[in-house]
Amino acid sequence: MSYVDEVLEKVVAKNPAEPEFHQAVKEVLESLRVVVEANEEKFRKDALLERLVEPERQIKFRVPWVDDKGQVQVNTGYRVQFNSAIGPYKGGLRLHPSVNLGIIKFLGFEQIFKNSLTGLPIGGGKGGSDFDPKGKSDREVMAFCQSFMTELCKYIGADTDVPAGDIGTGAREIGYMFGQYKRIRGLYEGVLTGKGLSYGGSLARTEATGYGLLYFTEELLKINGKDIKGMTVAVSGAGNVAIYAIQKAQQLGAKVVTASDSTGWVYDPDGIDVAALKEIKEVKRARLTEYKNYRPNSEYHEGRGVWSVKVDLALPCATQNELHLEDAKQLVANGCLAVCEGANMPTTLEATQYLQENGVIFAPGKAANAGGVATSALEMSQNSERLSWTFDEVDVKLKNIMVNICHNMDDAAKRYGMEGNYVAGANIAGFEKVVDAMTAQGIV
Ligand SMILES: NC(=O)C1=CN([C@@H]2O[C@H](COP(=O)(O)OP(=O)(O)OC[C@H]3O[C@@H](n4cnc5c(N)ncnc54)[C@H](OP(=O)(O)O)[C@@H]3O)[C@@H](O)[C@H]2O)C=CC1
Ligand SMILES: O=C(O)CCC(=O)C(=O)O
Repeated sequence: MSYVDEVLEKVVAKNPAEPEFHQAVKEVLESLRVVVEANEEKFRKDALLERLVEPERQIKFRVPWVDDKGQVQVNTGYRVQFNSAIGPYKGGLRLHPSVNLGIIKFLGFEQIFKNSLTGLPIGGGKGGSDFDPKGKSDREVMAFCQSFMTELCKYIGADTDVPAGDIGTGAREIGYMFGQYKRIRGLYEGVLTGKGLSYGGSLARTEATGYGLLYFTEELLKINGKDIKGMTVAVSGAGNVAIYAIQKAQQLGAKVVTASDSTGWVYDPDGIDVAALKEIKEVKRARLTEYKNYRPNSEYHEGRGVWSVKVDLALPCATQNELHLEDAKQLVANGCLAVCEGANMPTTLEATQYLQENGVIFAPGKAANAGGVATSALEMSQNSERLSWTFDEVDVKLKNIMVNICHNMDDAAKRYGMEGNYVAGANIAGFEKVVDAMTAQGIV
């Protein structure tokens, strides 16, 4: 049996009931086959792949807090510190009722390669909790965040592990967590990113993942002889990534006609109104059903459906496994040219394969959405030098990073005879730096 197949089998046997983690590992190891085969004897002797798929540390803890009725609630907190070969652990905190260890591990694993692709010195980690901020008062969210950080603060620090936002964790939650960290540890340091501008945040971090996705997509289309200007685009999600992806796509001359949330989706033939979306989601924290009040010409539909719309470009920006095989078939039938992932692993393995086999340009999230974590690393740099850069300074750096990721991914695929296979290109380019650092640092 090949070394890759052997490790894939071990991962499933050793981590039962973690399908998302299996999926993420399978996608990466399958595309590393060619690299691993060229070094099989050494990698096997060093147990390189076994070490790569085993987190350096996983922390699971109780998070008790008191709700507005005086009732004690108990959630589970996680931080998976996956790989620190190239820098301190870095990755967001997800607050969503679906969170479990397997989901945090898949996200932490993806983060290793994504962070490597940025070219910046950050290792891979991820955390979160099964707490649901939806429908909670600000006081309840604060109570949860303070309790969560009371435990988490023992394991993180500006030079060891620097969490940030993800689904359900935005500026409000980061603020409460930062306050509690400072209070307990007595340190005013860049221990979290995505902070408010008044206490060490970076300009352009809020916009970074969505803007970065579009800088990357524009470049990838250019490499393939296409222009984003004039394209019709479907976006899923209506959160941080989706909102700023829509905004930048429109600035680049495309028309985005959809957005979605966990209960339904909107189709706006005149192009999504970003100001309305921000008001509904960022200010009111309301459902997309409200969108029609701002745009009477639009349609609201319950359930899923954004991938049924005829578009040139699809940008999944909500959550994992939200674009299935049937969706991929529909996109292909409608003549879609490219799918670039704003979310983490939003496309199932079967859907990815179908898109690639049918000539759709497909870019994986670990490359396409790396602008968020890259800008977080820029926030860490600003915190270290106790300076704040202007919006344009950060934005220019972000754009350069995304353009570089795009070319490094493209070049890596070509080097291994897989031109146009950007899943392989991103995985190989991300892996090369990590494996080099792991090898140099000995058996740890
Ligand atoms: N924020 C960042 O910097 C980065 C985020 N990502 C990834 O991008 C994706 C979106 O994150 P972000 O925008 O920050 O998160 P937000 O919480 O801001 O928004 C998430 C959006 O997706 C919808 N959503 C969440 N879960 C589900 C679900 N199970 N089914 C359907 N819709 C769902 C939410 O709907 P509702 O409004 O109803 O809650 C919301 O519209 C995630 O995969 C995240 O890991 C990747 C890189 C960086
Ligand atoms: O900004 C960060 O540190 C993390 C962003 C994130 O969670 C991600 O890239 O998925």
